[in-house]
Amino acid sequence: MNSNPASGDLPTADTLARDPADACSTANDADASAAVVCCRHLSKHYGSYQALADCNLSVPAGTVFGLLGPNGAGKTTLIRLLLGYLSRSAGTVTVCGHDPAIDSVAIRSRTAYLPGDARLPRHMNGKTVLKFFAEIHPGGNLTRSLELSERLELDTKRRVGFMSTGMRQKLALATVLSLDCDLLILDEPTANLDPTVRSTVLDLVMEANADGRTVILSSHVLSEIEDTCHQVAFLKAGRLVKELQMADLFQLHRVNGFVADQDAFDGLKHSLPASLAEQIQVKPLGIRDGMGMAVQIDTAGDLNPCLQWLADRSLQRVRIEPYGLRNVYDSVHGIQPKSSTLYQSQTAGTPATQTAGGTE
Ligand SMILES: Nc1ncnc2c1ncn2[C@@H]1O[C@H](COP(=O)(O)OP(=O)(O)OP(=O)(O)O)[C@@H](O)[C@H]1O
Repeated sequence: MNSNPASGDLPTADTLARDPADACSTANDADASAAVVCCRHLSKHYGSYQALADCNLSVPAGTVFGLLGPNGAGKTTLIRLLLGYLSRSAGTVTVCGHDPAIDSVAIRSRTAYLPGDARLPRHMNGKTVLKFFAEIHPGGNLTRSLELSERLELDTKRRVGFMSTGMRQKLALATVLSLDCDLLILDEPTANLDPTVRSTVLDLVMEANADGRTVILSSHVLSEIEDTCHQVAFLKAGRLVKELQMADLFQLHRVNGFVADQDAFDGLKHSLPASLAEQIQVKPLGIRDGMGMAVQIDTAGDLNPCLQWLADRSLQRVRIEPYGLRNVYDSVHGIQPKSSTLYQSQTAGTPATQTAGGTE
């Protein structure tokens, strides 16, 4: 099992997160055969620059699979390798049972791909674009793409050249989401869209998944990944550093509160029963005010026994919230939580001192 590369902050999220190196490791088992995408040691370098290194990834059929990573992490490179738009430098990959280096046409006929920089013919109007793509893709369906345009409130009579950036994105989405396919690959599908349309697009993604399509969704918007995906992979500087099941993420919680002093903190820590030691992590935040010191408690798994333990503790001003994808993302990237924000939301104006090294 891979340890969290960036932080020990998560209680047992590491035990919940699968080691990327395990992906497709048993090519003959049922899970692996159900994978729509399977990469083993997949690598890509551009000249001497390593854009993707030793990527082991399995996307199970029927899932919405999120790809997360900062700019330049390698998400688009990975997607283009899957579709055969780029040739790999090392490793193996299959998509819908085909190797993109051998049969990318078979893959593309079963896949709908929205690139992050979708370019459409500027001289055509919207409807002509929809018709064009409906005719060239084996899963094309003009009626469906016109319906989708309506749901996205797009005027298909307008010429692409006269459309706004968001309108062109809607047109690309209506094209891609209408295709009858096994695998939908969406690279930042909600970029340039207003909040209402974003929400419609996420609904359409979930509808496509409910219709049986596997979806790979690359996005920088953590809430979108959290709301739509079953599983998420974190890419960092060309490496797949973590995978997480959303069902497991939703079992992670963070409790913030205050204890009177260091003795009370020590008492709190020592009162943790062995049965919860794997499930709960207690740490001081290094913040004090006139009434005590701030404590952070991360829990994994069933919250009920944790709450029972907490109920008998002398924790004050308690706040419980879902751990959330933001915290996982920050821990993967070694970003410290903003203690001042935590503190302000807890104490509403009481003066505090924060120390660099922990409790003092
Ligand atoms: N054709 C290319 N030649 C050289 N380097 C490239 C090329 N394409 C991408 N790169 C580099 O590879 C790295 C990964 O790029 P990629 O586009 O895959 O990142 P990304 O995760 O999709 O980023 P973003 O979120 O900004 O879209 C970047 O450092 C990028 O500059």
